[in-house]
Amino acid sequence: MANSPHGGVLKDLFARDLPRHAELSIESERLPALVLSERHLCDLELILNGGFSPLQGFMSQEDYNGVVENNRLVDGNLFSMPITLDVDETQIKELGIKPGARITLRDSRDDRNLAILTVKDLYRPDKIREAVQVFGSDDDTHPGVKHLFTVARDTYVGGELEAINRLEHYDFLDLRFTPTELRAHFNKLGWQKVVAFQTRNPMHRAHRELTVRAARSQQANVLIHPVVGLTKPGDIDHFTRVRVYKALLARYPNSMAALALLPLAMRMGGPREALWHAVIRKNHGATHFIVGRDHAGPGKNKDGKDHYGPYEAQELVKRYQDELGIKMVEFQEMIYIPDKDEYMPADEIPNGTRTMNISGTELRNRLRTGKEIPAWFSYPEVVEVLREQNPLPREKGFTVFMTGYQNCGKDQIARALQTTLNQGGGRPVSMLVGETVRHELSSELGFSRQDRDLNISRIAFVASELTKAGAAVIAAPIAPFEDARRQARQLIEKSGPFFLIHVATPLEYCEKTDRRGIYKKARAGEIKGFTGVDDPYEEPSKPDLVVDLEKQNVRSIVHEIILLLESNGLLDRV
Ligand SMILES: Nc1ncnc2c1ncn2[C@@H]1O[C@H](COP(=O)(O)OS(=O)(=O)O)[C@@H](OP(=O)(O)O)[C@H]1O
Repeated sequence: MANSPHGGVLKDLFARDLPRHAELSIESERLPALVLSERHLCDLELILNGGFSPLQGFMSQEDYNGVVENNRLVDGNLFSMPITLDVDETQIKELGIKPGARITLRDSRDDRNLAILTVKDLYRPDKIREAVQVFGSDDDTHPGVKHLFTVARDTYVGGELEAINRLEHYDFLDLRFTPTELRAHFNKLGWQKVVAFQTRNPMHRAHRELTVRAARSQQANVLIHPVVGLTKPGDIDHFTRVRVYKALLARYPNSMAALALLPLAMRMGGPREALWHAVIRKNHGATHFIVGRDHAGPGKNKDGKDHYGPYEAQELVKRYQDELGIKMVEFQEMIYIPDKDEYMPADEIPNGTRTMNISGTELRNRLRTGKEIPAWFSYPEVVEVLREQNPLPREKGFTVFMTGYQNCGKDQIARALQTTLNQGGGRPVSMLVGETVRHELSSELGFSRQDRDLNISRIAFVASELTKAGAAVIAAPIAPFEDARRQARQLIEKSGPFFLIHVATPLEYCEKTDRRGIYKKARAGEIKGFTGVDDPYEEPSKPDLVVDLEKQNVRSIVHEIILLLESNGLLDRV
């Protein structure tokens, strides 16, 4: 049997309002609509499906005050995180948000109407009080505090919701369980006791050992319940993590564990967040909840110290344990004991025992460099997923961006480099040379400063997308302006390595060897604003390589570029 929901009744608003779906849908079309951001959408989904039971809407001022001050709703139920809908003055005015008004809540991603809010009240929160009470300080190095101070608008709207449509998801649908669905799933499996494990990180052997120990200690099954809504900025994306969890699931004894995804927007609120997480898992039918070291910790504060003590979350949950209705299973950090080839909680390890660990930073380094990740730390299939997500330099795309006068040789170098890279294989090679780009991408543009800048920014956009997709990109426009080249570098470097090659063949040489007579036309005034004739060329201040076709031949220049790419690990062979 699944655990009783928080407050006694699961507030599955979708089920409740289904009989009125047609009527609510029609009404939602004619009401003013508030378009919701990603954070609000996460909250909305869990209000509507009962994950936040006993909430049936966004918190009114009374509930908000109770939660902020005492972790309690007006009806006396425990609740530790304010669930609020923040709006600004323009929205209030334009949508007519006032007590009694009905407002449609709309999905920003696809314009679908999701729910109708009946406004109960509008109130201005004291954000400093909220930060201090909920997150423990007003230090905005804390992501929850930062969101409150810089993103959340100044007025909160409280009110109950009626559900219309589920949020559309397109990923891992088979693993997205609402509380109602998960409860039915547990019942189907015949699970009596379920210990839920919250995570926002990839799981390795230590996590598997911890959850199996928890299951053993409580004679329970395990629910791996990772957050796939919003987690800490900089976390590994949920696509990769879910592939990791799926790989790990097969490492549990048969039918011991299940995996379900939670569309929660975390606040990284440590102790308060742990209490909230426990309530959410109770609503999803779990009977037990694991709270480990530094649960939902936001990292370091402005003084370089952790925002919360490592076991503060456990202490807060313990304080409310009797009335919480879901049992906390406490764990200390799991440490590897090489001499026994097993993991043990830190507090159970006898003094003097030899231990081993790989920190998060060390793991990231090993993924970056391809260094071995030992089997005692993780499973090969998990490592494989992470390696796919962290390609080695030789598997990544890059851009070689050449700049120089017309006829400086950059097109010839580009073609020779293309051939050389094609011969080596390993990745597709894409060419963005001046003439083709001007024809295919920028045919309406001329040669004013503005048009040239736009041309370079288009090249940068395409190069960045191709680099992201793993191609070797060779771009070779004149690109006479430093600023445009700097912006191109900035954009492309988000996708992969970028090399600026200054093809510094002197203008006189470019002109002298111009068989097509283009410079002659420019000198004669037939082409206006020609680079080097009557338009400037700004020399790159920080090129990665300078070459010159007057002094070198194409072959030796290509060789220099190849050496540059090689020294960055981009051409390593397996
Ligand atoms: N006013 C002016 N200034 C410079 N270049 C001119 C101009 N008008 C036309 N062309 C021909 O356009 C080609 C260079 O375009 P780019 O896209 O490389 O220029 S830029 O980077 O946007 O400045 C290059 O073409 P190709 O000679 O076929 O390479 C130039 O000859």
